[in-house]
Amino acid sequence: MTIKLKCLSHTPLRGLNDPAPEVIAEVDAVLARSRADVEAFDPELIVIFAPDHYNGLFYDLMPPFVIATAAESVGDYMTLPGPLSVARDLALDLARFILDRDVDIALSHRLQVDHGCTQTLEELTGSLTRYPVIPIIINSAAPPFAPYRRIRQLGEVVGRFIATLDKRVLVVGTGGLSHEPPVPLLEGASDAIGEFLICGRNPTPEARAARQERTIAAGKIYGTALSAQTPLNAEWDRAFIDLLLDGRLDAVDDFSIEEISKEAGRSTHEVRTWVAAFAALAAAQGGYRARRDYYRPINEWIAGYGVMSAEPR
Ligand SMILES: O=C(O)CCc1cccc(O)c1O
Ligand SMILES: [Fe+2]
Repeated sequence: MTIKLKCLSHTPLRGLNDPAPEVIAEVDAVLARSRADVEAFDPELIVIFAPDHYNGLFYDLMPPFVIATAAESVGDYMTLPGPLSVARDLALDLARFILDRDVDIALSHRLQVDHGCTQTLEELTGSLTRYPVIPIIINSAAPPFAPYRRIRQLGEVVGRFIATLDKRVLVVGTGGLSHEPPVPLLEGASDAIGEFLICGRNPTPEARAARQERTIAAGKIYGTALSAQTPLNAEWDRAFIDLLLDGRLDAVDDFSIEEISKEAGRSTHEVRTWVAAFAALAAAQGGYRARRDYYRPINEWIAGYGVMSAEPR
């Protein structure tokens, strides 16, 4: 087995509510380098830990995590629609492996995924079908959440599975860092929003367009006094990146979900995907060497925007 890791923020506002041209150019350059790394590594499998934003998963049956043997992109915002090339049999093997090692995971034989999974896949590989992929969705938007230590444990078990494969495997985490887009909460929601959060699958094109316009409008005022959303927290982001650089993964066991929501925004919990990815890498081969490729808080994109790479030491 050979293993590499990439963790990236995502933002559906890329191309829809852009920052200054210099910032776009920086991000384009770091994404181009990341994609070239992936092309050179030529993975035989990508395991992607991703969140969902009420596109595939709803409160009618909300799993803490789910592994997919087949997945289709809903094509929200500017993302590609259509099927992902999921490694079906390997995903099933992984599901069995995880369950056998005392971590419960839900299984989907037909999962809808959104920009939280597909944007990064496209940025890193150019399409949704370039390499065989196993999507593992970690609930990061719909409380209550499993604690961070549980995410670390999930990642470790996935890493132990990867270690049994005779393949080049790319582990990906996507989301974060600090941010709080206007994603509704069930607690205190109106009947209409509550209904959407419980069973809002396959919205009309009009509903999808309205959601996109709401997000763009939120991006235009994010980080100003006009915004009701928790602002970016670069200090929190830098400390989290340092924790990963130093290999102090057990520190996440002390993470308080409530505190992170308050200090850095509710969607910061998408960093759960980074925790799982780094834990997988650490468990697959012992220690790792990590690199911070990029960080910048970008209000226009509602994103503490970071990119990290890592590989075994
Ligand atoms: O759920 C939605 O439609 C909005 C999602 C969203 C918005 C801004 C930055 C993000 O990272 C993000 O995921
Ligand atoms: Fe997101």
